[in-house]
Amino acid sequence: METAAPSAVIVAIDGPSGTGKSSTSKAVAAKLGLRYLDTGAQYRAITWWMISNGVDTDDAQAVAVAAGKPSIVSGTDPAAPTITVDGLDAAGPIRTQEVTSKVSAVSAVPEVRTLITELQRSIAAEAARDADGIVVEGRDIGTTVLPDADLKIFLTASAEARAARRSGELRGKEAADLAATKAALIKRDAADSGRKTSPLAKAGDAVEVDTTELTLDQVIECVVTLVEEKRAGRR
Ligand SMILES: Nc1ncnc2c1ncn2[C@@H]1O[C@H](COP(=O)(O)OP(=O)(O)O)[C@@H](O)[C@H]1O
Ligand SMILES: Nc1ccn([C@@H]2O[C@H](COP(=O)(O)OP(=O)(O)O)[C@@H](O)[C@H]2O)c(=O)n1
Repeated sequence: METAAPSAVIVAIDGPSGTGKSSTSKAVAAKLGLRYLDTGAQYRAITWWMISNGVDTDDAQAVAVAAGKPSIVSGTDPAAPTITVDGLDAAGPIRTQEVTSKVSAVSAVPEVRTLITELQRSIAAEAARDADGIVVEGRDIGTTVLPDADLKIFLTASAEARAARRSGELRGKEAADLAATKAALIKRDAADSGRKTSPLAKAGDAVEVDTTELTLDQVIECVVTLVEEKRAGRR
């Protein structure tokens, strides 16, 4: 029988785009010696595969039929997270504007969610068994993927702050102005929150942290403290 390491801790971090999930989760996992899983990268990876293979991402049935074809593998070292699709490094291609604009449609398809959720649960189970635990970040981790997580965090921030953070990242690459970034972000949030299957939502037992006025270091510190309190309570 598979048993978790006695001290293993499972942390779920959810929230909309630009609230700081990836940066916070990676740093917290690195500080505490936990593994790290970016579930958004997995949805981006399957979207990239659909685009590369000529599947119309607005055709939910075509996406459902193809969903099982790509093999998506996530590396969970927080110092160097990786993502491959059919053995190809997908870290760069999954961050293009094209993938970003199509990922909400693909991730709303129930067959896609079933497959990716299974993958996420197996990665979390392995981290609980073979390591000290994992920080998993996404949209539905606390509500659906890992409802029994030891700690659930829901990050929020104003749309203005999130758009400013995102357009800061894009500058010099695919330069988008602040208003366009904000509009695209609000549109994606609405699609992610409004879908039928496993929408973006705060779990009833999640701790909400508004990051609008906090520095990244303050958010990391806050989450590290919450994880340490959780661990101490179980000793
Ligand atoms: N509290 C914060 N204050 C300022 N910038 C932040 C903060 N948290 C994250 N950032 C920056 O905002 C951008 C988006 O953060 P990221 O962690 O990718 O968010 P998410 O995973 O929620 O989309 C990154 O460039 C990151 O460095
Ligand atoms: N657990 C998750 C994670 C991401 N997603 C989808 O994947 C997209 C990309 O997620 P992401 O975390 O990479 O997005 P950003 O926060 O980086 O903008 C989201 O907009 C959702 O459509 C999801 O449906 N469920």
